[in-house]
Amino acid sequence: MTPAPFPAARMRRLRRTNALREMVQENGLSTRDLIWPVFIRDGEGIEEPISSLPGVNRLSLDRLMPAAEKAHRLGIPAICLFPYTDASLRTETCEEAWNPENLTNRAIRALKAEFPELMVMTDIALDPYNANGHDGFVVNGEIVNDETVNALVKMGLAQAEAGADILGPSDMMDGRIGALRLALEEVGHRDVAILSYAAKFASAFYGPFRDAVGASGRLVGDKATYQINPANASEALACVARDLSEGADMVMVKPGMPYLDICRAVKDRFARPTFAYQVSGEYAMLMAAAQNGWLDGDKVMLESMMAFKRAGCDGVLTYFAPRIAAALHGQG
Ligand SMILES: NCc1[nH]cc(CCC(=O)O)c1CC(=O)O
Repeated sequence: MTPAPFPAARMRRLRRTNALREMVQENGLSTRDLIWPVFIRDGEGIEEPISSLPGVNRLSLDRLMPAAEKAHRLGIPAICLFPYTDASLRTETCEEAWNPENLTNRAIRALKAEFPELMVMTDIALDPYNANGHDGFVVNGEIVNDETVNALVKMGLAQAEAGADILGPSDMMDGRIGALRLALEEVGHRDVAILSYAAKFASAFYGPFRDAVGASGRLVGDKATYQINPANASEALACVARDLSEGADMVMVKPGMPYLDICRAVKDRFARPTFAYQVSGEYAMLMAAAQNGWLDGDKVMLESMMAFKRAGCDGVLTYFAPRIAAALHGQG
């Protein structure tokens, strides 16, 4: 549909007042769109800043609880846990990943006991527990697929057992969604949802996250043999199709802002719940510019969220979640 020629059509007529602009606004933003990723660590009374993620702290479990309560009260429906693991718990065999008493599993239980309505999401990958920082086992320099999938299933089952509502496999091994779904059915966890990191690219935007979980400097090589080449869109769509066919309930595109074309394509093609992860490097980029006075932090934060909505996303994992929720409640 082409608009009438000028002056019959004047696009500015509907931009004249705020009320008119709101009447014709195509997309909206709500706290319901947010998933808050949180870094947790052992100890007590700890809120440890992460220098490459200004405003984000690693929280001990006693500090996680009030933070989660506040997020919940602001209307954020879900929180996603990422553990910072001490060097002593990182091994080549990664047993800590499926220890029922590991930090993540203790956090899940504590959160579900206090705030049953707050959805708890987890990350499934071996990198927080791996001595070499990879998401899978490394054997003779190779990241081995099938052995890793077996370990990831154990890890996911332990999280489901602890009460996780949503499992988030972020490892990009082949066959992990099907294996996890089957195992969950077998043990009776029929209603645990899987939000697959389906279109996850081998991105340099994950840098600050690796600082946050203590993986920087540890990673030998890169993740290019399992994460998607940033040049490829068709391959990302094939990964999404595959994960949905194996039993993923929701899918994610990651990173977010540089990959909005993928978000749109995924939503159009599959019409399933589609999430984007505005990753650590995206957050760091906006925060750094805002701290320098080069950008208006609140405005670019909200504009970036609207861009995700416009691209078809049903929700966004973002470190800005509590700040966005506060802004939407007029407390920004
Ligand atoms: N499997 C680990 C994982 N889960 C989420 C992120 C990145 C999140 C971010 O950068 O905010 C990563 C890092 C990676 O793949 O190296």
